[in-house]
Amino acid sequence: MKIGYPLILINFKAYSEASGKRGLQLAKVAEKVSKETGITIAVAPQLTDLAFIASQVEIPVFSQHVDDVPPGSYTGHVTLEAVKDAGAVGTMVNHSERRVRADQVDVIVKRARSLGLTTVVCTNTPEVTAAMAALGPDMVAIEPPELIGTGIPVSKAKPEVVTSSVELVKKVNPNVKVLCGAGITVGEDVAAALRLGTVGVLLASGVVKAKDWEKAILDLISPIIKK
Ligand SMILES: O=C[C@H](O)COP(=O)(O)O
Repeated sequence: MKIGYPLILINFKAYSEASGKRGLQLAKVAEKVSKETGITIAVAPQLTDLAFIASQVEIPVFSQHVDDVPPGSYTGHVTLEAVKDAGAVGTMVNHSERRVRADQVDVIVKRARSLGLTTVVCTNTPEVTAAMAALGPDMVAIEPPELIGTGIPVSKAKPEVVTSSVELVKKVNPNVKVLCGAGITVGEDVAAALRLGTVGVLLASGVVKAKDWEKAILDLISPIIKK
């Protein structure tokens, strides 16, 4: 499945609002809006729901995390192969709520590429973003941890973190696309993110915790539809 841009990637995290059947309902809402508007909306369900959700929707589904181990004797680990078998198109890795070491990111990015999986490496500063871009993932997602879950959008509160990341990535590896995340909630936040040079956003609470998921997603993408 080809991933289009701008990309809206909704991370379900470990929120109870998006667990099990509720996770499927949210993924279905994302799929409906995506089909009606032509905007690429991807989801990162909880790992326990990955295969179940990926089998039921036709939008890109990402894993929230993978481990750097190959298939084998690794109890409790999540392999890239298992994520691919589950129907995911790719994986996030190194989220600030699920950090892994840089050498592990390196292994994961290389193995994902050989398996045809798309990688989104999360980062916390422009410098770390540049370092991770050097590893050659498909995307990096810059997220200042202090803004995560606050509703204060990185694209408006810390635009310099986003622009510095975009500039550094251009120098280090211009093939790597940049997303930004943390506090992204409304269309204006997405528009600001795109103006700063990103190709999209990674968000969670603004949608997952919204009372009306469809309304929240439609609001998010409203500036892109109008273009
Ligand atoms: O993966 C998503 C990010 O951590 C942002 O979370 P948030 O949208 O709840 O601030």
